[in-house]
Order: sequence, then C-alpha cells, then structure tokens
Amino acid sequence: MSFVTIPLEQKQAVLQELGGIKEQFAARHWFPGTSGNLSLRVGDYTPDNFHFAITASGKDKSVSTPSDFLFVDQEGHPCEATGLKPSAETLIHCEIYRETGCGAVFHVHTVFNNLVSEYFGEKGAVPIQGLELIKAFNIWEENAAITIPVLPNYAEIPRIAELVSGVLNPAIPGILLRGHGIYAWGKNAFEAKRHLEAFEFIFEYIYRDLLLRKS
Ligand SMILES: CSCCC(=O)C(=O)COP(=O)(O)O
Ligand SMILES: [Zn+2]
Repeated sequence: MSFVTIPLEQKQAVLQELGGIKEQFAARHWFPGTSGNLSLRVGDYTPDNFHFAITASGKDKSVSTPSDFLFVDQEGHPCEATGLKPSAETLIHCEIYRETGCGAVFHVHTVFNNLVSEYFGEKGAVPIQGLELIKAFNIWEENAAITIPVLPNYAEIPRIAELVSGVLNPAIPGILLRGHGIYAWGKNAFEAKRHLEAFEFIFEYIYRDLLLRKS
C-alpha cells in the first residue's frame, strides 16, 4: 500500500461536494438501513493510477460526521492514514473508474430499482424505449431504445466486480445488481446525479407501467 498526498484544497472541495450530494440523496430516503455508497475522483487519471473519496462502510448515510469519507487508490486501498474502512463495495467503484475514466460513481438501493432488477434479472438487461428521460444519458435519437445491464448479486464483491467490464456499455452510464441496487456514474458529480435521477425515474415508470398493463 502506498500513501499519496492529495492537496488539501482538492480534498476539501471533493469532500464538500460529496457531502452535499449525500445530504440530498438522504433527503430522498435513498440510503435505507445504511445502504448505498458514493465516490468522487480526485486529481489526475490513468487506468492504473487514480484516487477517489468514498463513503466509509456501514455508516448511517443520513447523518453528516467528520468520518463519512476516506480517500482510496485504484485498488480500493486507503491512500492516507485512517482508521476508517472503505465501503464494502469499493471494488465495484474501482472497476467502473478503470473501465470508463469517469469522475463520480453513485450507488443507491431503492424499492423501484430492486423490483425492476429482479423482474428482468433472468434476462440480464432492462429494455427501455421512447422515454424522454433517455435524453439525460445524452441519447437524442427519436424513440431511442436502450438496455440497462443487470448483474447477479453475488455475496463476494470481487466476483461482481470482475463481471463489470463484460456488461458495461459506454453509452449507458449504469449497471443494476439484481435485488440490490444501481450503480450510476458520470464525468463529474453533476452528471452522475443526473444519470441516477433519470434511472430512478425510468424504474418507477417501468414498475407503474407493468402494473397498469396487468389491471
Ligand atoms: C445494509 S446494506 C448492505 C451493503 C450494501 O449493499 C451497501 O450498499 C452499503 O455498504 P457499505 O459498506 O458501502 O456501507
Ligand atoms: Zn449496495
């Protein structure tokens, strides 16, 4: 494990932005039962050398404390002296950064993303067509059809992380874990938040659409 010195101003900016996002998502009840994790990259990026701030594992993400986040390297190891433990799902964040070069990765558990991931779990992908919110992914084609990958929710996170590169579609900034939640990312926190909000809108739409069609 090698420690790096991240300039104080960079650290403060990242922690402030990530803390603000955490508060907004908590207000939407997007972190039930300590679930969910958020990360924001800091400094330069190459696929084999990057650093990011990530939520500490097992915390109540609806409260703000000085020990909410820590900084880790591209392997998910703390890159500064700390007593905090990174999110249990840090390796999935590492894999998404490595594959996409993105700037932020947000993971939340919601009833809608869980229901939809389970409904389409066997198929391995959620199909969507013609919704306006697809434009939030920068896809502007009329009546666009997209699919969101769904990965199995193995107990061992490295087993999930190693599947990410095989299903990741660079045009679709999200992956569902079956019966677990969504990972959404973007080039920065603003974009990752826009993507996550669009995914959540779409999942609620799919759920309600399926109900309507049944009745
Ligand atoms: C109680 S939720 C189970 C773990 C999980 O899926 C999650 O998102 C939170 O884990 P973390 O280690 O990031 O707190
Ligand atoms: Zn989770």
